[in-house]
Amino acid sequence: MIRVEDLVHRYGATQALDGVSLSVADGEFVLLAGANGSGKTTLVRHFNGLLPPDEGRVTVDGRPVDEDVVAARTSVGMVFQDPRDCFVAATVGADVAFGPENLGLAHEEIDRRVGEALAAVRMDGRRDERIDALSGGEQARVAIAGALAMRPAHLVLDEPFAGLDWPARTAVLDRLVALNDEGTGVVVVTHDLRDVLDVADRLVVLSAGRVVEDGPPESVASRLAVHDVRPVAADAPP
Ligand SMILES: Nc1ncnc2c1ncn2[C@@H]1O[C@H](COP(=O)(O)OP(=O)(O)OP(=O)(O)O)[C@@H](O)[C@H]1O
Repeated sequence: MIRVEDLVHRYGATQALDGVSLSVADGEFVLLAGANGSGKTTLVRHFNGLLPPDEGRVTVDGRPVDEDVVAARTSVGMVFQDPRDCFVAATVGADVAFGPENLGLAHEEIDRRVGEALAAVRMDGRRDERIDALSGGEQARVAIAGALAMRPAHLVLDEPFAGLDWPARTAVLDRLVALNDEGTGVVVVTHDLRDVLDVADRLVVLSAGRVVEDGPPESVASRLAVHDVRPVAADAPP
């Protein structure tokens, strides 16, 4: 369980989060939407201690994130907007192995986790390929595998569909749905709500650093225009 209570975050004079309270249960599939600059990225960066709260608190499974960042990062896997920001190695297998290696796991366990994570994103058998030779959709799936190799309870993805063509987007979404069916919680920050509304449990909308909607996707979606949110990004592929 990720629990955010009265969270305030400031960047200098900019108040990016203005008292956000939100809980994400294990196994939930949550969409986080909102206009540009509403605070979505800032909020999810608090889920695993990438940013410290100015006020309020964030706990994962009851433990304050800022007191046990390692536990939070093991429980909450983060995939950033540009998958290239996630990579630390040149080849697929070496990159996905990086997290488990840092946990100090035995070689056989690392190998098993890399195999499972790559299979979960349908990239098995491609460990030795160079990441920079992969398509954007394949890179997105390797970035997800890197997070999965830590066996997180929650997978948080910031704009996972940005820059992907429709088949690649569908492949990534299919993988997220399958992972969620197997029990992994999924939190997706997105400007593009096509298809995902049907698979999510909840749609949370931020506006000016506050939660302004939180409920079943079909009912919240009917009120998106009120918050200046379009269900499809202006630059999304058809
Ligand atoms: N590193 C930073 N330094 C200063 N201000 C920042 C920084 N990051 C974000 N902000 C500001 O904080 C506010 C919230 O930004 P944030 O990126 O969290 O919103 P967002 O909803 O994810 O936006 P977008 O949809 O455009 O990615 C914005 O006003 C933004 O300009």
